[in-house]
Formats: sequence, structure tokens, C-alpha cells
Amino acid sequence: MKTFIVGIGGVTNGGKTTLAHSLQKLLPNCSLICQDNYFKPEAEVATDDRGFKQYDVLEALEMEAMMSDILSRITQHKGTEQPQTSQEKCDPSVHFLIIEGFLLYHYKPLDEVFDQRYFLTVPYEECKRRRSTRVYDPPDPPGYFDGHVWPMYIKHKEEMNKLQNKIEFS
Ligand SMILES: Nc1ncnc2c1ncn2[C@@H]1O[C@H](COP(=O)(O)OP(=O)(O)O)[C@@H](O)[C@H]1O
Ligand SMILES: NC(=O)c1ccc[n+]([C@@H]2O[C@H](COP(=O)(O)O)[C@@H](O)[C@H]2O)c1
Repeated sequence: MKTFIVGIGGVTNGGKTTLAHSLQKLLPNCSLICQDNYFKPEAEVATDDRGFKQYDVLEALEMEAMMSDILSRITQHKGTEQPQTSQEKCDPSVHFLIIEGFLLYHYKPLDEVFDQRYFLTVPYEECKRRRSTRVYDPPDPPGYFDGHVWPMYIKHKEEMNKLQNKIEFS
């Protein structure tokens, strides 16, 4: 069975997880991998001279483990077919794999697997508002959004604009 791989990247609190879960409900044969599940333990994440943990960089993530899980998911669906029912609108012989996360398009090995890439954005004020209502582990210290999260997002977005691959922005 073919696996069609969709990337839902984008800014923190941009609605990636919400969209991914909605799509998973709509599509008959769809699985999901979330980058948030691959953060390194706190002790292994670098700290800068202001005391800010450097979570918003690729080095804070176990990308090799994520990549390995993606490849296993693809292999798992190879050679499996599902019977089609008359009510199904989508082709059930395609397995959709949604990969969602805030730093999807900077990791080279992952870059080669996507069939379609999306990138969700929200304006600074709305992003900051949504982030202030969310509690991470560890929680954001005072000044973290403006001192680390947003500057890293802008940096990564600028780098992404230079990439050759087609990404749909919304
Ligand atoms: N389309 C939307 N419009 C308004 N708020 C949204 C929308 N999608 C998600 N949210 C809200 O934004 C916050 C972050 O959503 P989430 O899907 O967890 O974002 P992400 O996975 O990108 O960090 C949640 O409070 C969620 O309810
Ligand atoms: N899951 C964790 O272990 C953890 C810890 C601290 C911060 N974060 C934050 O998670 C964000 C990315 O996830 P979202 O795109 O779901 O917001 C990053 O901005 C990062 O600062 C995650």
C-alpha cells in the first residue's frame, strides 16, 4: 500500500495538532507522528547565558528516533491492502501519514519523505497570547517567548524561505 506523507509544520501554537487530529478523523486510513514526542530530556537540552533552555532548535530533538519511527510506519503499511466499502470517498488503498511539528523542514533526511508540505502561521500577538495559555514541561520562564521562541521561529522561517522544496503556507 502506498503511504502518502503530509507535513504539517508551522509556528508554535499555530494549530498544527488540532488540524492533524481533524484530518485523522476525516481520512479512513491515516496515522500521525508528532514531533513534540521527540524532545530530549531536560538535562540534555542546552542552556544559554540568560538561563533559557534551548528547546526551539533541532538539537533539542531526537530526530533520528523520529525518522526511524516514520520509516517503520511506512514499512508496516507496505504490502497491506484494505477492502473498500461503497461509502468511502477516499481511496483506502492509500495510507496517509501526517507528520506534524514546529521544526519539520530543516532536517535533511526527513525532507525527502514528504509528498506534500504545509506550514501554518499566526501573527506574533496571537501566537504569544495562545502560548501564554499553554503549560509546557518545563513551563516557559518569564521572557522566554520574546527571548527565545519567537526569534528562533523567525530565524527558521527565513532559512525555510531559501529552501527549494515547495511548501504551502497558510
Ligand atoms: N483554527 C484555530 N483558530 C483558533 N484557535 C485555534 C485554532 N486551531 C488551534 N487553536 C488553538 O490554539 C492553541 C494551540 O493549538 P495546537 O493545535 O495545540 O497548536 P500547535 O500544535 O501548532 O502548537 C490551542 O489552544 C487551540 O485550541
Ligand atoms: N515537549 C517538551 O518537552 C517541551 C518542553 C519545553 C518547551 N517545549 C516547546 O514546544 C514548542 C513546540 O511545540 P508546539 O509547536 O506544539 O508548541 C517549542 O516552542 C518548545 O519551546 C516543549
